[in-house]
Amino acid sequence: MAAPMNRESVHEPGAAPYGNFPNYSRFHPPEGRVSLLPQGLLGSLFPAATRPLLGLDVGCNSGELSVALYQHLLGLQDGNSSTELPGAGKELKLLCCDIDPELIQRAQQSSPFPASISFASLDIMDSRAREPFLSSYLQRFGRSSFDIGFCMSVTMWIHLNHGDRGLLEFLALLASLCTFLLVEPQPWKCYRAAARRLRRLGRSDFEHFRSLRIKGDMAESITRILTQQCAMELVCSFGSTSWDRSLLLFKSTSAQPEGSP
Ligand SMILES: C[S@@+](CC[C@H](N)C(=O)[O-])C[C@H]1O[C@@H](n2cnc3c(N)ncnc32)[C@H](O)[C@@H]1O
Repeated sequence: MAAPMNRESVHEPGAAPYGNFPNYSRFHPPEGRVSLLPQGLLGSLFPAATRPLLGLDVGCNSGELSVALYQHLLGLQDGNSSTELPGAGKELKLLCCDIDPELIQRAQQSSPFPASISFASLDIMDSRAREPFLSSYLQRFGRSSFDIGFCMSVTMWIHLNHGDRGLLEFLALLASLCTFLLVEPQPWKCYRAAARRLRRLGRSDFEHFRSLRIKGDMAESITRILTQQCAMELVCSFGSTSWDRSLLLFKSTSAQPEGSP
């Protein structure tokens, strides 16, 4: 599925208008995030649900964090982490998407778990592309929603490129698609740094940067939106990464887990 984007801007060094940095995981290593998540998390969130559980990773970049999450959640240790274990695919399937087709191609080429983790190029904000794509994936499992969604360091890029309305729409979408949702929001200082980076490249500001009214404590704002407008509750905050981002786990207050007996 082709993602509409300006290839020229992406190839300019330093310019990554969607946060589509080619080596993102080198700067923010997956271990800094996954190590905050308790071992056995899936078992405690879904004690009785039918397997496989379905996960959706939005804005997966070149897939390093998706693979690390998969390994961590399934307790795959270093010794067996690079092989596809027959039981693992029955436990969890991950659908990972990103707006940048080149990052997705890299993710596909290097994935150690091709039978369990699918990578696809998709602009999650493009409803015409998104809806048939997500429903056809879910239908393969006879499902209408995901058990768990991951939205890791993505909210700022949606917010900068689609404004307050886009952020609200995005969070409502994730809340409607996922029973649990793990969010790593970027703090406001990252917005300023992203805008500065663009200016240094002599480019005009993000279209929406100056008109954003949702600003300040972004973890608090995102929690407020999800809990007050999107029928979710905050289950847990897993603390902050060394680069000052919190990992927040939400649960839908309306969805009935589909896999439960
Ligand atoms: C900063 S990276 C985070 C990567 C990964 N989630 C992590 O935390 O390591 C943000 C990613 O979101 C993707 N992204 C931004 N807007 C998107 C959209 N509308 N649809 C899908 N992906 C998007 C970017 O291409 C980029 O790879």
